[in-house]
Amino acid sequence: MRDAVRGVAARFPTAIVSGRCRDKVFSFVRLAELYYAGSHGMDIRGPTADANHHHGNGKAEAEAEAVLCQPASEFLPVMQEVYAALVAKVERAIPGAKVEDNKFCLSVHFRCVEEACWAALFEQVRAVLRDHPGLRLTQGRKVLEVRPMIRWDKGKALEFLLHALGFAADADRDDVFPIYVGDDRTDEDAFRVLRARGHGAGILVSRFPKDTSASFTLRDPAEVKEFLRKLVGANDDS
Ligand SMILES: O=P(O)(O)OC[C@H]1O[C@H](O[C@H]2O[C@H](CO)[C@@H](O)[C@H](O)[C@H]2O)[C@H](O)[C@@H](O)[C@@H]1O
Repeated sequence: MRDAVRGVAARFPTAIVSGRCRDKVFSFVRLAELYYAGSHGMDIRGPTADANHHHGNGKAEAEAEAVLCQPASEFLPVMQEVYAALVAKVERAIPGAKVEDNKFCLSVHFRCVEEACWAALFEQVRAVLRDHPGLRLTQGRKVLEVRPMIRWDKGKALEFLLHALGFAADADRDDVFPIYVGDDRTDEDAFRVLRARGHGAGILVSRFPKDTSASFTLRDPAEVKEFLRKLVGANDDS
């Protein structure tokens, strides 16, 4: 998959948009030429040259220069405080619970928690959040997510990236065709952006029929890889 993504990025501006924190996503993908939007799009970074060879600047400066958008930066101290509280009151108290620090959002995983304890876990998380009215709770697949209460999601991140790249909807050009591939409920915000734009394609990755705003589906990562390879091949032939 990494080679397929690298091939696409060599021809088209390419971004990875994820709920996980940006550094973690980068450690999985390790392609400096990509855009990365971590924390559900609340932490966007552009491509970087090899930070170790950055002219005159250190790695930290190169990294800071590459950051394009952090709309929830003021929430960082509160997210760290809530992370510590969730580890103490949920992860350490409920067997199987796992709290993941995704920088501008937090994930409370309950996949490995006995179903009989789910209600107690939800209540503990809600109790922690009662002291923090600036945060909201959403639910994913066997995971609760704590997020800043700002109007920002993967769809906003997609709009930001399109604008930053000069591909905004009002730009008078017909040589741009945004494609967004995703398998998570939170990817629906980005699919909706492409639908509203009336141009581009949202692609849901799922083996099963689902209610979605995507225009197409692929069944699994193997089909995504094949699609990315064909995308590059089609471009080579033109
Ligand atoms: O935005 P994505 O890149 O699709 O990330 C969504 C969430 O991915 C991770 O959770 C998922 O994988 C877990 C196993 O590693 C699984 O237990 C969970 O049900 C999945 O949703 C990640 O841990 C979350 O922080 C992301 O929000």
